Amino acid sequence: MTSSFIVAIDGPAASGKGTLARRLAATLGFAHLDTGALYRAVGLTLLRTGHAPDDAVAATAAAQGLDAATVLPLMNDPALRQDAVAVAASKVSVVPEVRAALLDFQRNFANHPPGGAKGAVLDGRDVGTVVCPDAPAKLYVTADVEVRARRRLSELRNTGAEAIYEAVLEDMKVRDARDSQRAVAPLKPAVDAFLLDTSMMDAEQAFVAATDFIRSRPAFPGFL
Ligand SMILES: Nc1ncnc2c1ncn2[C@@H]1O[C@H](COP(=O)(O)OP(=O)(O)OP(=O)(O)O)[C@@H](O)[C@H]1O
Ligand SMILES: Nc1ccn([C@@H]2O[C@H](COP(=O)(O)O)[C@@H](O)[C@H]2O)c(=O)n1
Repeated sequence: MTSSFIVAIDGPAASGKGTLARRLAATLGFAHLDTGALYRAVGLTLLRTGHAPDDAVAATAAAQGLDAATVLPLMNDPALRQDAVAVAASKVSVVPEVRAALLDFQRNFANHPPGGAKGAVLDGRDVGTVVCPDAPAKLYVTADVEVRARRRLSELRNTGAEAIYEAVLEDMKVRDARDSQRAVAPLKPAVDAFLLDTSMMDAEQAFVAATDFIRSRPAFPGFL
């Protein structure tokens, strides 16, 4: 059976979309897919096999080689969260063949959520615009780039990594530009997305605003 209970969440790095997506999925009893992890898995595969992240041929082969059996163990690999892997992910994600190779996996997850879940929450950059354009609830989560850089800085420092604010900010600006200026499936809000600017919100306030929006959608009767 195909599920139509899909929540699509997009937005730039460290806007809080993953935090929100995980909590919404837990609250709704839906499955959650962090689509960025798929691009990170491709980037990590290239780094581990000694390929440059902008090697489009190797990136395409790595993306085409990913399936549920290879992706799931990688999803729990702490290396996936490294900044070098985020940069590699953003480089492989400009390759149209890489995006095409990952599309079926994402759509299949959304339409047939695993574990008997009634619906799915997916977060990424193009979920509401390309992966699930018919999703009945779309959110675009954003925040000022300086706010996002401070969030990422504390996240990195909490893991014991040494990080400098100016470098994190610069990396974030470069990644934002690459993600929003690429030719295929650029980062942008879907025309029918609910815009959620979390610059002045904590995670709790963002969750309340998101649940208010989802509750207002006729396609989600009685879920919240
Ligand atoms: N509304 C918020 N206010 C303050 N901090 C937040 C908020 N939402 C999330 N955070 C924190 O900011 C950091 C980044 O959040 P999160 O990982 O959810 O962002 P993201 O958009 O999924 O990033 P990425 O695309 O890079 O994976 C985390 O440390 C998280 O705890
Ligand atoms: N739907 C998506 C999701 C991610 N990307 C690319 O992957 C990079 C890493 O994503 P995170 O969410 O883990 O930060 C991101 O910068 C994008 O380049 C994508 O293209 N589409």
